[in-house]
Amino acid sequence: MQLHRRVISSAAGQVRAVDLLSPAPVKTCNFQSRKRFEIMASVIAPLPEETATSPSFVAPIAVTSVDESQYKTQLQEKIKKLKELFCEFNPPELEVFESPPSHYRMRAEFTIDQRNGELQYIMFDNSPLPSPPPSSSSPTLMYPSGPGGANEDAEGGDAAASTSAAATTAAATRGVGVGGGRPKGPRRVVVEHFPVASRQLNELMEVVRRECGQSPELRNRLFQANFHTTLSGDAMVTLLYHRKLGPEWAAAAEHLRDALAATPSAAAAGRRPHVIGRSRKQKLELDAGFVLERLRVGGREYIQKQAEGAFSQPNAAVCQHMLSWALDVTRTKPGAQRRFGGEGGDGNGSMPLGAPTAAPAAAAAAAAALELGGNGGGPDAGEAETTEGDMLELYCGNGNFTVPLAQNFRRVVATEVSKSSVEAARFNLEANSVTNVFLARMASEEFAETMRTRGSRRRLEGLGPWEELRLRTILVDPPRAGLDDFTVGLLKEFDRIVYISCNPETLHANLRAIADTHGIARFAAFDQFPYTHHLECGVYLVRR
Ligand SMILES: C[S@@+](CC[C@H](N)C(=O)[O-])C[C@H]1O[C@@H](n2cnc3c(N)ncnc32)[C@H](O)[C@@H]1O
Repeated sequence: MQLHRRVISSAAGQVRAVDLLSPAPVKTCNFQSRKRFEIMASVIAPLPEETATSPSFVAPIAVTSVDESQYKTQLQEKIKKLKELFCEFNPPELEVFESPPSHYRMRAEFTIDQRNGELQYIMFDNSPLPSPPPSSSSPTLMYPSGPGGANEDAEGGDAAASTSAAATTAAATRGVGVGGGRPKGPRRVVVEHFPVASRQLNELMEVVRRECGQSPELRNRLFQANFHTTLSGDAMVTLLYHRKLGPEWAAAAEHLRDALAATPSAAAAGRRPHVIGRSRKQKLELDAGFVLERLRVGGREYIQKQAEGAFSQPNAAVCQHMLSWALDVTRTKPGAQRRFGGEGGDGNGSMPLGAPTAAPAAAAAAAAALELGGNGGGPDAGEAETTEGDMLELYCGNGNFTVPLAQNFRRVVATEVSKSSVEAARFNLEANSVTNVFLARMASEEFAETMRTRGSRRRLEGLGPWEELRLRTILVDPPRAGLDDFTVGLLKEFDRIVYISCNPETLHANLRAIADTHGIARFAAFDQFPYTHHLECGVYLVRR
């Protein structure tokens, strides 16, 4: 299921699938299995009706080349559209954060094609409009059906999901769908080089193609290759097979690791990329199932574990901008950024912070692995003008926002549904010496309902009484489907809202529901997905 492409909503036992590129419902069916219905309804929020009437943000921008000189032009188009869409909220000046014009994606996933004897990387282009036929010498840019490629599907934690539509790709294009009319179904694109991806990712692609091509053990029934790189130089490659993997495969993969370690980026970083083999009900890790990223936010470096198959922000450079922006908007004392009146009042309870932990083992190990120095002592809240009270964060993933923002709050309560992301978040809190976060593995809908009723759950043990929390700020960073009605209702209970969104349409619809109580105080666009029509947004709202 491509969650970034389809939104499924539930009503009276029905499940409605909606193509985000065409807001009309495309499929409605009754699910016999209540269990399946509940799972779908719990992980996917409804598409608000307003989307169909909003100015379209889904028409692709007419950029068909990766010519870097086009970058600013296409970004301006997106910015223009974004401003039009949000003008009804009378937002302040838009803060725009650009991407590097090439080599910005840290991860990519390819189907492997071996039909012609040689190993080829394939992506599938589901773009709504055909790109002009490329000449063999001029690489073209495909409109992706989603901003992140298959890894966005991994929000549900299924790394072995089949490769989704092509992400932004500058590919030498051959085969089905090139030239002439557009055939039905996704267009198959052979990817020789991938200049939107990091340089290290391109180096790894080259070696995997060569080594797997030469090794029957690595090649046999290989159907997909996923690459994940970082700014730190740490990297991992996941090879997916239609067969059981044994010790022979592990030996061949060790040889592959040697070759990957000899690539320029890995050698310069002194790091040996990890190789992971996956097949049905099987996962072999050489020697880890994650990478350690190093992000610079607000003048400080943070370590971030990114687990294989779990969500991580694809554009690391832009991610750093997003985090610095969110750190900034939540740093200021209440009122300083308020354009609207109505201070919500101070909380009068108190929740004692947990005792500071001594330098934890994970932190020491991670810092040593990345040769970090000088900032292992944890955030110094005394230096910042901190926002009073506590923050609730929904959809926290691996703690990407949680870790740097915790310094701005007395306490943070964070929830996330994916098991591997929660595990990574726990690691990241410890590795960065953050001790004032309560983290629960829960669906946001379940948390919202529990909070509304001031109820209890086993997974909330240790949180303490609701009355003792001073939750004044909420940060949400939902999937493309946006927030469900229940969570939108929850937003209204907060004085300050930070809403990070990779889908301006659903963000816009959700904001309409709270526009009477909250106004936009800061508004930002982060160009995570250059050369596509997708745009990441950040909105900081305060109570009127
Ligand atoms: C766009 S990602 C953001 C993650 C994180 N904030 C970051 O910056 O990396 C959305 C996250 O929401 C999680 N998620 C999806 N549906 C959820 C739900 N119903 N309840 C809680 N988390 C959910 C996904 O696993 C994913 O980690």
